[in-house]
Amino acid sequence: MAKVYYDKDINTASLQGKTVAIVGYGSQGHAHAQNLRDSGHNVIVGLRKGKSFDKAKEEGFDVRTVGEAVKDADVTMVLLPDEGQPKVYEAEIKDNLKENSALAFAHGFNVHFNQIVPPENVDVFLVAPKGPGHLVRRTYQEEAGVPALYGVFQDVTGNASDVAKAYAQGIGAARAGVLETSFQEETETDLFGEQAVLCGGLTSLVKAGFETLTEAGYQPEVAYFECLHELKLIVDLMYEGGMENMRYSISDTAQWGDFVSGPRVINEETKARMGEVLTEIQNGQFAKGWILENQAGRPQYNAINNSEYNHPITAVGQELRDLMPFVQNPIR
Ligand SMILES: NC(=O)C1=CN([C@@H]2O[C@H](COP(=O)(O)OP(=O)(O)OC[C@H]3O[C@@H](n4cnc5c(N)ncnc54)[C@H](OP(=O)(O)O)[C@@H]3O)[C@@H](O)[C@H]2O)C=CC1
Ligand SMILES: CC(=O)[C@](C)(O)C(=O)O
Repeated sequence: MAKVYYDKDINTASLQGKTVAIVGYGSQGHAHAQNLRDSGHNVIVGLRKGKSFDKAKEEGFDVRTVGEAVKDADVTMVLLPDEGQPKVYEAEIKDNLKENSALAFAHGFNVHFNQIVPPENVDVFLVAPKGPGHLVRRTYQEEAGVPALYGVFQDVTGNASDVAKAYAQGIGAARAGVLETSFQEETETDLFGEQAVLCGGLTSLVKAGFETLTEAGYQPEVAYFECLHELKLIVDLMYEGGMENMRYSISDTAQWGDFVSGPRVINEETKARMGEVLTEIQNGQFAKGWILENQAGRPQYNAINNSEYNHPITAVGQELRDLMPFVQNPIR
């Protein structure tokens, strides 16, 4: 089994006394900044004027322009949208990086696909939480954490790996586990997971189930409870103890259905499609399409986003969640 690092394995001194510039204050940025600050590290934030700038100031951070923050940083963590990073890197980050400082990312996309080519006089590393930023913060506050991958692309100081692990510890990841990877492995597996299993796979599965039930005449509320709300409860059991833990808790009827019907829905044909998705990630076809979509102003992205928001499951879900005070408030 690969070496997984925990708090006891990591020397936090590798980051102590260093100034960390968090560039971006969104899902990941706000979590990294607040967790690192709570872990005793010196954090500044680099942003443009606007909503995030105001929010970061309200939350007590020393907020500067991106260039000004990078100039004083020993570690610059780029937590901008992937599609926006190259432009900001060229205009405000590249020429302000201190020699022997570190340039860091939470996803390897732009370095792996050569959209950002780092200078030769800085360390370059990755600390990629394996979970949404808002839960990186929420779990930290709950004395827990989200696991993270770390990787070193360039090590001019000889300390890149130690600084990366100390950074991962600072955001709480070492409470859950920190595992070494490469920019290629993190990029390709993260893109695959979010497309074919997690976000893309799950939303497609939930919508198909919801539509199958409602089109057969069942109540949308029943379909919502069965296909979306209960999904969390089932996955929670898998999160806590694997599939065997979930199967222990469900009925034998459900377990038999799991065994005989599940593979009729998700099967070797599905795996073949997954293989195609992975190949298009590995050969750069997905990355090229995403870069071109953004260069064109996101026409398809916006059209699909609007259509998805108008799916019948959205309205019934909002109505039911409003009546459940215990459901965590939406993150916006
Ligand atoms: N979302 C997630 O949970 C995960 C994300 N990642 C990675 O983390 C990185 C950040 O993603 P994410 O947190 O989702 O990003 P978000 O879209 O949530 O946040 C982006 C932040 O960048 C700021 N920003 C955007 N453009 C500029 C600019 N030109 N100059 C200065 N600031 C700017 C935004 O501020 P403004 O208010 O001004 O728009 C905002 O604060 C990405 O590489 C992503 O792949 C990795 C793991 C999980
Ligand atoms: C939360 C996470 O890790 C994702 C789905 O890969 C992302 O938001 O980029």
